[in-house]
Amino acid sequence: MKIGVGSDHVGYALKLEIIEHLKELGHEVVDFGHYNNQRTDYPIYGEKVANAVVNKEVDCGILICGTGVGMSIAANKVNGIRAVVCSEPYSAMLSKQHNNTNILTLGARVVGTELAKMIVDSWLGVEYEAGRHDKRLEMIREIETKQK
Ligand SMILES: O=C(CO)[C@H](O)[C@H](O)COP(=O)(O)O
Repeated sequence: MKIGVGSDHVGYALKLEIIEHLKELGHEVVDFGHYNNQRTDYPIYGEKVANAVVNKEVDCGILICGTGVGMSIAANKVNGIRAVVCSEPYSAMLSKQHNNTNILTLGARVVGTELAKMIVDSWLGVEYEAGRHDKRLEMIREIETKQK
């Protein structure tokens, strides 16, 4: 898969570990920044990766800030994005199977490197199940179309 990644200053170090892990698994990685640990603002990278996902420049995205919360809020503002913040693998897995999430966000102040890798593996390791979930995703798309 081609995976877009992004972080702010807090998520930078964990992002490097996750990039290495993704490459070891054979994925292609596009890093949308931040490229150092100088203080910056997470919405910049949340928007960049979210746009890359909806424009199909990448297959999916992984975003890392301090808690993963800000990144998920920012990414979810882009129509077509279903971003989930996870701190354990079960929700990551179900978020793909039931909600077809296209961005995973992680909190570098919440999870350690090994747990983060497990969460990533759970998320990437399953497919959307479709079926009864399609109707619900269509309802979410309808909410988006009602927004100005
Ligand atoms: O987790 C985050 C957003 O959800 C940010 O990483 C966090 O708010 C950055 O904080 P600071 O500027 O104090 O390092």
